[in-house]
Amino acid sequence: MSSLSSQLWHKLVGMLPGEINDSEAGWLLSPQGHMPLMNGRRARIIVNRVRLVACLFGVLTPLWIVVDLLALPWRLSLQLAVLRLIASAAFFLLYRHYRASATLMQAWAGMACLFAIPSLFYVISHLLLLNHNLEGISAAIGTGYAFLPFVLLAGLAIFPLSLAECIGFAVPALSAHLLGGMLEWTTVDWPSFWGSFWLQVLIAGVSALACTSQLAFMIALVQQAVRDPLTGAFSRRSGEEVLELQATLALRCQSPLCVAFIDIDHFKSINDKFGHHVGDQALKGLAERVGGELRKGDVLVRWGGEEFLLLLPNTTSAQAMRALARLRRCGLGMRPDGEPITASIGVAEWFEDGSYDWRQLLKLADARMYQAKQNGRNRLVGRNVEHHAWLEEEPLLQSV
Ligand SMILES: Nc1nc2c(ncn2[C@@H]2O[C@H](COP(=O)(O)OP(=O)(O)OP(=O)(O)O)[C@@H](O)[C@H]2O)c(=O)[nH]1
Repeated sequence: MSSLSSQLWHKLVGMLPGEINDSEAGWLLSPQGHMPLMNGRRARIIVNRVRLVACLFGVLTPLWIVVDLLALPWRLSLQLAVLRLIASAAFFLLYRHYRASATLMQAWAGMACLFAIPSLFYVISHLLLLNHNLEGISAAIGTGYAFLPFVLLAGLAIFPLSLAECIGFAVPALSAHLLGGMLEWTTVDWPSFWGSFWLQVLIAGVSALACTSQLAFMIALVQQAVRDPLTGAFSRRSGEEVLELQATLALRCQSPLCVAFIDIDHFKSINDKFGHHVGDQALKGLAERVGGELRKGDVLVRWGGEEFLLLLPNTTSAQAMRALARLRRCGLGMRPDGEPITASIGVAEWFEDGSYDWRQLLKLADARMYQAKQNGRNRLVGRNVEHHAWLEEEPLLQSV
């Protein structure tokens, strides 16, 4: 990034809610790079809101038929009534079709349908109204139909979306307005048409601000909820969610998934000899060291007091052993008495170990970790290998 654009970026980031840090600010621009856990939670919120709005519109849309029947010519009001009933049925179908367990892709599809129904309604009702020369109260009621794109664009504001997603949803709504103008090309009052178009662009801008602010708060909340406050690693609850997600992905893509169960050796003695606070610092230091060695996509979870879980997606057990050997070279930190911190580690891989669910995979890694403890601690146990002398330069591998 050039220095000018970097300065501009920092100024912009400075205006964001304080809960968002520099590295997370890019997530407000596009959904690329959002962690799967975040996508899952966002999908749930989006689908819930799509269903809420679909239900509301499903009820409200046919109610206006009474007003049309009283104020508009018979034929036109009947045509509009049919259109309203179709739109209402489509809203209810949308409400019934989506479930909170949807993926982000399905949530986007739900939003697209929610926006497509009124956009189509707007264009068709516009065509019907064009064929009538309405006057007085009828003209006023007919003008009301022109406000639909404004309602749509303002409605965007209730969704937690990135800027790119907002643009993706606002452009079709703005296009519906443009299409409306082109349909009455010869008769349209162009200055007021462009005036109202400009107003819609402004509303879309304000909605985008509301969407990204919601997203910013959501990112901050998710980060707080998913992290263990002491070590910054994922909490156990969110770790379980990530595991479930990664297991589904591994199965779908037939890609390997490794887990390493890490238990610090003789951790109690640090607490007992030097106090709980020193123990806390040792845990924090270990999480920082392990975190610093991880690949993008790897996840460190604090599973319990001094137990950590390392999730290595797209990694075979041989690759996991190499990654853990790298960790070995870097060390896990020092105990206050000057001795290195060591750990007993059990490794299991989804396909090689024939797991049928993530709990079983975890159980296996846990059992191997216990085996490492029983065999003398400070070692790494995998399916067919035991790698001990954690701190030796060359690993010693042996069958178990
Ligand atoms: N400082 C600190 N200690 C914790 C925390 N959570 C758990 N512990 C301590 O971790 C220690 C775990 O002790 P043990 O389960 O006996 O394990 P260990 O001493 O590491 O022994 P081995 O695992 O058999 O090598 C206990 O003393 C817990 O109180 C924490 O958040 N901070």
